[in-house]
Amino acid sequence: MSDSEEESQDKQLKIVVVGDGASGKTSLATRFAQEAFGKQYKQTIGLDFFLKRISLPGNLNVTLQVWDIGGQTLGGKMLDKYVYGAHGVLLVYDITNYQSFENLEDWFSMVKKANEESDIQPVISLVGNKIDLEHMRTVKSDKHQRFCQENGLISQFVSAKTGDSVYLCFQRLAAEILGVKLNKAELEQSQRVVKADIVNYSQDTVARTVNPPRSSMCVVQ
Ligand SMILES: Nc1nc2c(ncn2[C@@H]2O[C@H](COP(=O)(O)OP(=O)(O)OP(=O)(O)O)[C@@H](O)[C@H]2O)c(=O)[nH]1
Repeated sequence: MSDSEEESQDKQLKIVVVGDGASGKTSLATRFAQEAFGKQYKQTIGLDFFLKRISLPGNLNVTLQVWDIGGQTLGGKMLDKYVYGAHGVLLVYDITNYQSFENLEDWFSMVKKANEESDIQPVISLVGNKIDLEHMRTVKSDKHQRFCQENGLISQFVSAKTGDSVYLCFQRLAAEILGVKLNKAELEQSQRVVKADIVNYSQDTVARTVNPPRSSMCVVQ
């Protein structure tokens, strides 16, 4: 088979990422497409695009066209057009910001309305981001689960910062859109190990001597 024939078999899926400003949409898309993370917040004006090719079971290669939509666009004129015709939608909120979860109702309604006239109805996933900040969580996990059950959404928790479950999040969405089943091994393989930040012990010596940690755990990849 020639290269062009092989390429032409690649499916392209339009994946739209929406949710409140600063919930971590750009970070999620950048972590997925470029394996990078920036701590600095830079507001997305309008939208950004990312392309990434992934593999699904059965030697199926899919190119995901990720549309990262600025959180400030809710209520804007162009939003319907950005979301129209999406195969998949990630509804992102920040687990440490309750308002970002509450506002998902509006984002969800907008997604449904924008696709009323479309031939394809998107598969939608609820994504609780920033799970590296579990100690600051303000949105209980059962609230998240209830929202998923009531609206037939895929449920995912991720950290764009550590990369935890980010690949899986996109892979599960693509698999669901294409009706491909991921087996347990594939699911586990995609669930990336959380990388811990490096602690600068030289500056931390006094605190550690006064109050030494009772236990510690480190994962090496
Ligand atoms: N701790 C932590 N911080 C995160 C995570 N994801 C994003 N952030 C931070 O949250 C801030 C906002 O992230 P963005 O990705 O710019 O948020 P956004 O949803 O794209 O924002 P808009 O462009 O306004 O729509 C940045 O300072 C990120 O570094 C995460 O998983 N954990």
